[in-house]
Amino acid sequence: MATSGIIGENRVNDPVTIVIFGASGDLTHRKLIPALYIAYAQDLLPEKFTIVGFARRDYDDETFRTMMADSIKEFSRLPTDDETVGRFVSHIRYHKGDISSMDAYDDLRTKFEDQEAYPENRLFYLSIIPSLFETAVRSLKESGLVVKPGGGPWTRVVIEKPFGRDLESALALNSELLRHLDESQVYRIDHYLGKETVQNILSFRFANAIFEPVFNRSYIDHIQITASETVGMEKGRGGYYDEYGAVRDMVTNHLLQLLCLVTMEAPGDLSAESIRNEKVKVLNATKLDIRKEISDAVFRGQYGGGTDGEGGRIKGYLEEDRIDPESNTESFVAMRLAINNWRWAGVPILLRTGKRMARKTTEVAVQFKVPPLQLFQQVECEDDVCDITRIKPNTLIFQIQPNEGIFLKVGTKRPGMRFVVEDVKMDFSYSGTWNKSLPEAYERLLLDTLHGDSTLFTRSDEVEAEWRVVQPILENLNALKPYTYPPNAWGMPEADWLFHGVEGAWRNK
Ligand SMILES: NC(=O)C1=CN([C@@H]2O[C@H](COP(=O)(O)OP(=O)(O)OC[C@H]3O[C@@H](n4cnc5c(N)ncnc54)[C@H](OP(=O)(O)O)[C@@H]3O)[C@@H](O)[C@H]2O)C=CC1
Ligand SMILES: O=C1O[C@H](COP(=O)(O)O)[C@@H](O)[C@H](O)[C@H]1O
Repeated sequence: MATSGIIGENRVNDPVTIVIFGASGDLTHRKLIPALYIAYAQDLLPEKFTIVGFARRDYDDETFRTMMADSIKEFSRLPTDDETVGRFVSHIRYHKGDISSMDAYDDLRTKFEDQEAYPENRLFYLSIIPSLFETAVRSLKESGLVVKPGGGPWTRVVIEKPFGRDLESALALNSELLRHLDESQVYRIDHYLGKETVQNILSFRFANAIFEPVFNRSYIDHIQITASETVGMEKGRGGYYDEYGAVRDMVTNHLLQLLCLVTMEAPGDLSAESIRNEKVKVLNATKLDIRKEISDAVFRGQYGGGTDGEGGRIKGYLEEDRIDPESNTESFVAMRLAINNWRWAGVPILLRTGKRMARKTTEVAVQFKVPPLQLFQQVECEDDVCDITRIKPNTLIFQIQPNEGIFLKVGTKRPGMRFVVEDVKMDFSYSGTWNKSLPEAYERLLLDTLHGDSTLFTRSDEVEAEWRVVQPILENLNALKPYTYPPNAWGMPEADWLFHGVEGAWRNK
């Protein structure tokens, strides 16, 4: 039984067959296979395991193995050696089939009769477009490839986000999943939860007694959560993205998960259920901070075209491949939320995420209130030009990526005759503390599924609560026409309005 997300580097003991649906796709070759390889190279996979790649393309075992070996060499986070890669890919097979055809499942079941080659514990990883989830799970059940838990060999199913398109479809998807599977068999993956720095939010808050007493409305002015990307529409993604957009692609999963971790109450223990119960409670208390109109609380944007500084042209969102030139889908969104509970009432929570922004960064910035008495003057210097300002508030920054770490901005006396204060950064950075590369999110999450630890996966009621938060946006898209923002910017100035009545502004760094 799973008791803790803190499994670390335990080897998986159960022999297992891992079936990856969508084996010829981008996620499989860039993330899943390299992550499994690293687990293998670190001796964390069981002695007996088989990986089956499932897709429609016409490969045989050998071609597929060669492709996967190439992917490992290209995308592995650690150096590879040919011998280990060769041994690893010898565990891989290819199964050609269409998810919508029962024959594909029947053929797989026939193969699985050879229990020596295909161990009976089974992990099905659905790395496919969301519209195929229900068909895949229903067919797996009907073909007898998954069985409800009951003490014998286990079956687990991993589902990639997005888990639906809105509240209604998320409810329908959950009910379909739970018609065929037990909740304990479903692993809804949100790769942000596999990031070391995201997990560290919980350790930082609840392993240290000094911060928790000030993590509330009495001391905190507001919280800003940013996930900005410099990329536009990556190759082959336009079709998917234009159908989903930034709210569904990033907010209903990654950003709301970050919000949960930084605002939830301490769980009674570290079991998956205790942590997820606390996340659901805080999500249920979270609402858009609408004063009069929804357009007070949400700003959507699309990047326009521009130049890249080297004479090249950057395409605007509406000019990208497989994007409807009249699309109303957002590539940027900023919103203001309120958490209606005792701890956070009145503390604005500001979220923003987008493509083609000025920098790739993901951070959670917790800004404290300004000191009650302005005893000192603050100095702020840039390029040797200094200004005198009001005392700045402290900010605690969880830097998720890049330059992973935790930083606290504090005012300190500037050396010299005058009694003035300047902001300095007290910092902890992973690279300066531990001289090793951080595990990729998928490495951790895949091992957790094999261990049966669902702590870092999203429960059905959590998913539903996430959709409830954004549902008013999805129902009012016409009132929230996207503004155009320039490429390589921090979004559009209109979104600054979200700071009304707040001591501060978006952190543009
Ligand atoms: N790529 C990424 O970085 C991320 C992806 N995700 C999620 O992961 C999932 C997969 O994404 P990604 O790999 O990018 O998608 P791709 O479009 O690259 O791959 C889709 C895969 O599904 C297979 N497929 C499609 N239809 C069928 C069918 N009827 N029967 C059998 N196989 C089928 C395709 O293979 P074939 O055509 O050979 O059948 C292909 O292998 C999605 O849910 C996405 O949202 C989540 C986070 C990041
Ligand atoms: O899930 C997704 O995440 C990526 C960003 O992930 P990160 O780990 O690089 O921050 C995003 O590009 C993509 O659109 C989305 O589907």
